[in-house]
Amino acid sequence: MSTLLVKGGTVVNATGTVEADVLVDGERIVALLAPGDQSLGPVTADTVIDATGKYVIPGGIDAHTHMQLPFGGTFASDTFETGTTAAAWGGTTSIIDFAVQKYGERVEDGLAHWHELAGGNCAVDYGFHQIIGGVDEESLKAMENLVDEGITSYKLFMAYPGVFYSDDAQILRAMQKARELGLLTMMHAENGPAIDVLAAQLAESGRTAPYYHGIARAWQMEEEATHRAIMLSDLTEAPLYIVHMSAKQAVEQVAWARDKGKNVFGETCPQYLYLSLEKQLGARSDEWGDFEGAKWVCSTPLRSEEEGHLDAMWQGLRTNDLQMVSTDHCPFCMKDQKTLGKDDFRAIPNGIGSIEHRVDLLYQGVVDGRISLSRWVELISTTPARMFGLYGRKGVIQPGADADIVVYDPNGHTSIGIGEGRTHHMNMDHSAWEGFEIDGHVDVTISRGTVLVADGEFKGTKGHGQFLKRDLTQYLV
Ligand SMILES: NC(=O)NCCC(=O)O
Ligand SMILES: [Zn+2]
Ligand SMILES: [Zn+2]
Repeated sequence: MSTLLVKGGTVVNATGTVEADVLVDGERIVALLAPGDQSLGPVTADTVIDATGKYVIPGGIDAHTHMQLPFGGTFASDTFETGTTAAAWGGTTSIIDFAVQKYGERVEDGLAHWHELAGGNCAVDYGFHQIIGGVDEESLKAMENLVDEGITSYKLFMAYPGVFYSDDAQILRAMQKARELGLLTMMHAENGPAIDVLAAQLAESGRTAPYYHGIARAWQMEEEATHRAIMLSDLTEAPLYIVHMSAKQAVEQVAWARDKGKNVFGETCPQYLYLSLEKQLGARSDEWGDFEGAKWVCSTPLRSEEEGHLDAMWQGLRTNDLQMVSTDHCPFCMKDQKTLGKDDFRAIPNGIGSIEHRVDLLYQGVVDGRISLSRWVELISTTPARMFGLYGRKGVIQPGADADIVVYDPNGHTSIGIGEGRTHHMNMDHSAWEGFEIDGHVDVTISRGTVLVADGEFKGTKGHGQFLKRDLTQYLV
């Protein structure tokens, strides 16, 4: 087994910072050595990485991605290979993707298919949540096998009627089963049937541009569904995790529930921290003309900055009313994919690609004085590990943990996009983040002791990534 030494950097964990060299033997961290520590004698290693003046942090964990998701008559444009390669470029060393069961399909088949798509194709480690897109006797029974498969969380949708939607009776039954099994219920909380009525009214009155996606999916739809999910979770005593939150009123619901001692958690995404209904979804300024806003059609939608939704997300992260930031990475190209909805926003596939940028975009929050350095690490790595049964193995730089290590340069710079002098590696013909400038840079990404990115080059391989069987968690964090 080969050894590796990350030398001279500042190790940042969620608990604080320390000047230390990190010694890796094979796939694991074996020691943190303070400057001048001679307890192991002179330390040499097969590979030495100089981290002087840089942060040494646990690899990012993106707990919400959708590689190859079937949606709106097409598929998310990143494969497990392209998406996890982009993840590595951006300092993310583990993802948790969503295996899909659609109504009328068997859960086991959906899961087996997801293993086929991901197995041997990932550059970084990967786990799965299970989407239950049709709650019935058979799928409820199939949920009983998930824990043995290393899948300890599943997602339901209060949105997308006729696609993944569950009604309240189905949600109640699934939560009862989840409570029995110890699974975490992840909820897409938007009132789908009411949204569909509003969307139809807008489209029928000629308001078909992407902007109206945001109008139809009003914040009241998110607040109401969030509250309903919380009450069903309270009744069934099933822990609840609300995904991709963007409405300040919905975050208030989560805060209220947590203040009452309920096991409720909230996730937001970089797009809801930085992008808005006014600036992006309503954009009309490039080759796509009135349709440019389609780049930012996602659900929940981008919301009004003027109404304070973006600030509320940052505040939620500071007060821990929101615990998680995942990307909800679900990229679609403009050509042939987003353009399916050229004449009607309802046909635009929903999703934004960000897997490569989460670590950087949150670091910019440190630079801008919105979150602390340790909170950054907690958000990009430690909390996802704790929330999803990976902590100890992942989410921390300490002896015994997997050597998933990122060397981050606070004096570096990252220009995001596809234009001249900018970079991204996701399989997209545009960037939802074009023009974003980050005052920091991912220099080196290491996964289980293997260098994936260094010297501005990708050195990893598809197939390096292993399936993460996850443990049950108590959700009393
Ligand atoms: N969020 C989104 O717009 N697309 C992915 C599917 C989902 O998470 O709802
Ligand atoms: Zn969703
Ligand atoms: Zn999603």
